[in-house]
Amino acid sequence: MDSKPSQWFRWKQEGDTHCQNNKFLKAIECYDQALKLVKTSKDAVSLFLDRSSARISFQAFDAALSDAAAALNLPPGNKPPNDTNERGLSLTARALYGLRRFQECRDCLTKMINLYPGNKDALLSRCEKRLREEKCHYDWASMLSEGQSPNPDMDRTTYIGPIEVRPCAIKSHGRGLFTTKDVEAGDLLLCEKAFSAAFANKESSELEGDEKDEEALRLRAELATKTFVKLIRNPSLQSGFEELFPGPDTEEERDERGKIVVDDTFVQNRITYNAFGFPLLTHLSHSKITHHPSGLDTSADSRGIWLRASYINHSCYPLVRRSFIGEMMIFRAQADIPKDTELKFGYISCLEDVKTRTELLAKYGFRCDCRVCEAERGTPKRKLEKREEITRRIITLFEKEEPVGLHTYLALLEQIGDTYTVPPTVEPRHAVVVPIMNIITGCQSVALHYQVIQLVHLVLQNLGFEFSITQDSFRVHKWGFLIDELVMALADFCDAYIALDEPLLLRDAEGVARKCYLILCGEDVSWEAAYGGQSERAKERSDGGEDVGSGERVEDLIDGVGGMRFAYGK
Ligand SMILES: C[S@@+](CC[C@H](N)C(=O)[O-])C[C@H]1O[C@@H](n2cnc3c(N)ncnc32)[C@H](O)[C@@H]1O
Repeated sequence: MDSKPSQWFRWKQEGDTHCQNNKFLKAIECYDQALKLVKTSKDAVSLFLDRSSARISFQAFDAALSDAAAALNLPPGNKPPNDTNERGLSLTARALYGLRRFQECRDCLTKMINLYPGNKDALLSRCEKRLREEKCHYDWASMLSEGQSPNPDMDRTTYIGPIEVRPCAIKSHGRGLFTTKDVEAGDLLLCEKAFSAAFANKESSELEGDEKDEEALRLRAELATKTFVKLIRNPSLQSGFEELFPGPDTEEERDERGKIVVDDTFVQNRITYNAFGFPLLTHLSHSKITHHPSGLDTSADSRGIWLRASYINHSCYPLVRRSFIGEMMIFRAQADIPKDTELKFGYISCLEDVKTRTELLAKYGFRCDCRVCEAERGTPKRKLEKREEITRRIITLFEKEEPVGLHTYLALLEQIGDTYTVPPTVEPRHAVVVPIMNIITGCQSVALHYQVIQLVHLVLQNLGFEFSITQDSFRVHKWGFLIDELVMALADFCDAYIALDEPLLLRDAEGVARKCYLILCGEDVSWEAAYGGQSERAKERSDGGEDVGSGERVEDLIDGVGGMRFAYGK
């Protein structure tokens, strides 16, 4: 009798060894060979399952699913019948999980656990969590800690809120995202896991000269490679990716059946028009923007592709704010938005001037025609020059050693306001808001609480907010343009109410500040860490410092501006 192992079994053993060494592609090739030689259906079942397992580790979930199905469907040469094969069901569930088909995954696991009650598969609890996330139940705190690791392929899934893709009213805008019901400022509209992402190794502020370009190139190449590999390994995911905007007048190669060929050009076309740069944690970027003296966001620019978020078009007056926790992109409403409204957000920084914005948007192949661009383009040159000149005068005052009267600043701010041709509800008046932020710091440092409150009103008005304030309530009726620095100004607003012992106004002001933070950062579980201590500091300051009320001081002098919050000449 021949005692040598049969040929197919040698291939299987070699495949198993490769699996143990994490060489999954080699393992799959060995199992391919073994399957060509195998004689009995019992051995074929076991080989299909081995190959399915290797394919799951190789992230080729479509093929892993087919292998598990093949094993489960083979005529029973063993007991129990194959379609109840425990390992086959477990691998099917894993492949479905990899394809993010969580409902089917749960059904499969439930079947397996009913058949094999001793099997306490931990995947079921993960699957239940993903199904809850699909219904908008996220554990934000644990997501934040998961998002902190430098390369977070997060075990999370997408929630799609009351939004859908529709053709835009203006044909050249293509498709866009629209609300399917009325939503309120702060509502979660989308929390999407990246289709693929490439993570920056270092913060861009740590890179010098050529290093920045090299890192940008590396990220682009890595994103393209990861996307390509994912598509090749999982053809069932191709259609969702293929539907993304391919760029204007793009012709792509098709095979004899008319299907687009998945090659480098196909992937690059989609990436060019649909990939976004992102920071790992928006709440950290927020804290850098508000506390960094240059006012610049120094966060790293990782890059990724999100299939649903990619349908959103651009506006320089966004209705939606986008934030990130690791690779999860979060869209929250920045205003109360009626049903059937097209949602837009800023592809680029909306704080740049219209010339810079137009240049930056040109690479997406369109010229923005939003109300802010139209208003800025329609502003006469002499008004823009006047705006710049007054801004320079204010900066000179900020740099003066001796104190400056608040009324001097207010008069100059009014003059800047006069250079705008439309109300702030149409075009936010950033040139007015920027200096006020610095003046608020100055007022706060000399305990001018009423003045802080009035300056925050001015900020809100110039950002286009509509609000009412009475003795015991502060209400926002219409949300304006949100900037990170506004949260800080609102925190100062709260401090002023603490100092003036106005608990009702404080409660409302805190509510608005926290909602702004939620919209900008995507979550508010990090609010306490970011701003929680502020109130105690304010209390200490007001207990220890002089308390100057309105009209108690003839000249509201500000000793410098106590450190600038907003950078000029970005
Ligand atoms: C990420 S895609 C957005 C979805 C795209 N509209 C579609 O039909 O798939 C980006 C492309 O949308 C178009 N787009 C986005 N915002 C636009 C705007 N404000 N005006 C005109 N076209 C815009 C441009 O062609 C841009 O390259």
